Amino acid sequence: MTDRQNREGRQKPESRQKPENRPKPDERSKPDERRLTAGERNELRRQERRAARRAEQQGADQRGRKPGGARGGASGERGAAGGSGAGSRSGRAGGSSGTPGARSGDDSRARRGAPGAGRTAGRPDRALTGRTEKVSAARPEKAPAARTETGSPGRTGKNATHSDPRPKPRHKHKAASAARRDDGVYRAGFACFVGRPNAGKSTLTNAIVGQKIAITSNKPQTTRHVIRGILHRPDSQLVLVDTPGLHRPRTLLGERLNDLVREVWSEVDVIGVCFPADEPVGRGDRFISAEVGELKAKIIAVVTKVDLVDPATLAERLLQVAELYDFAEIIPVSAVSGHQVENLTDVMVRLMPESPQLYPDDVLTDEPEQVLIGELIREAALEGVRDELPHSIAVLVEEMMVEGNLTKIYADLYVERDSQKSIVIGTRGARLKEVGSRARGEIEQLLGKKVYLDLHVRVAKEWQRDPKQLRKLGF
Ligand SMILES: Nc1nc2c(ncn2[C@@H]2O[C@H](COP(=O)(O)OP(=O)(O)OP(=O)(O)O)[C@@H](O)[C@H]2O)c(=O)[nH]1
Repeated sequence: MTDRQNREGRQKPESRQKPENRPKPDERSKPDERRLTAGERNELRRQERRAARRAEQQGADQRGRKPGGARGGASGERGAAGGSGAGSRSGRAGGSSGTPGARSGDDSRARRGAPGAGRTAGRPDRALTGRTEKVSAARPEKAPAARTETGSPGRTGKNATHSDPRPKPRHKHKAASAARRDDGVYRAGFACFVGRPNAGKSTLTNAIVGQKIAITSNKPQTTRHVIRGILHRPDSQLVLVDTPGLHRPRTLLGERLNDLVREVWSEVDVIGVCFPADEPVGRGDRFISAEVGELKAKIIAVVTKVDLVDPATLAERLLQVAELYDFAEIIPVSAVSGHQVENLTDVMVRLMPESPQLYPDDVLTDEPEQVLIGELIREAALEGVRDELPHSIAVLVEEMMVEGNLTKIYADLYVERDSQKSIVIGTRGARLKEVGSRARGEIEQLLGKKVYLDLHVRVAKEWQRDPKQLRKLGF
């Protein structure tokens, strides 16, 4: 983090700027930059980044690699050409984005195979990095419906990945290297947790996958993206799809998220309905149980957060849940203490169909890295803000550049109103600085590299209701 976070550093050219996006005088902190207009500064930085990218690409070419091989980046021109949905910024962001050609074929085929993938495919292509490209290339080759028809010869398993020339993705699971048991039935499939907002779905998904792939917070409706986390076992593969909580939509964003949730529900093999142990079963729980009861998936109940209640309350909650619906199983768990998480995983695996492996052994998530990073920034920004502000925050990672062991990340944090912008920035930028350092720590953990994070707060008026803005933000 630098003092650039405390001011309106990276600006659109003045002619295209809305008044609220123009830097205030006190936000222009560097004396030497004060002589330049925001548009000039912006252009200067763009040129610097282009030069850095060119130099890097030349270095890669000289070492006989494909352009941008170290991080899979393409030239600015190619990136820009493939930056669909990126609107006016496609050119700029395309410079560091993945190779459009590499994604277009296989990835779209694979995306069709994963629940919720159709919708999230609307994410801007430019958001992909080299690493992401590797990871996303590993999406399942087959649609879930085709799994049972395919015999083992067609597996995308260990043998297949050995000869796979693609570089290995970095998100690795601790069980990934375990040898597969060839004597038993191999099971693989998709599962998701549903339930009211804040029921603990994302925390549980992370606990099962063994790494933080979904962000969590105590604010309802934190989850906005469909994130797939993959658990590898010698005899099975469990793909957990973390979805937003179903809620009464008040905005276009809310409607889109609900559609997305229903789409995932209709495609997964197992659904775990989550009931927080510390709250009585209510109307929302009844509604959700009735909705999922109509689906083809096997339905289990998961009573979450059992560490928060005494045995008597837990017993009462289990009874309430049992009366609600004829669940295949009812399992009390605590994602925080780990109580019964293994047992829950076993149950879900048992309910999976016989199937070839869906993802290569060492892929933990197929989520584009830039989306994960954006989510970590959003999670940090949610900390300590109240009222409606959490819903108004969105994050878009604009650029990522790898320089040796340092990854430079340029991200925009969107709010809906000027007043919200002041809250997010805080007095003399103190809050934004805090958000940046918290997010940076998490991102460094994810990437295993040092991170330079440049955060920039922008106002996108009423973005939750604006189809164009929603598209730009990846919804
Ligand atoms: N004590 C305790 N807290 C938990 C547990 N699981 C989740 N939480 C907390 O409950 C809050 C909500 O958890 P999330 O995992 O974000 O809930 P969610 O259902 O994904 O929420 P939405 O994204 O709003 O749908 C967070 O503050 C978690 O830390 C648990 O097992 N025990």
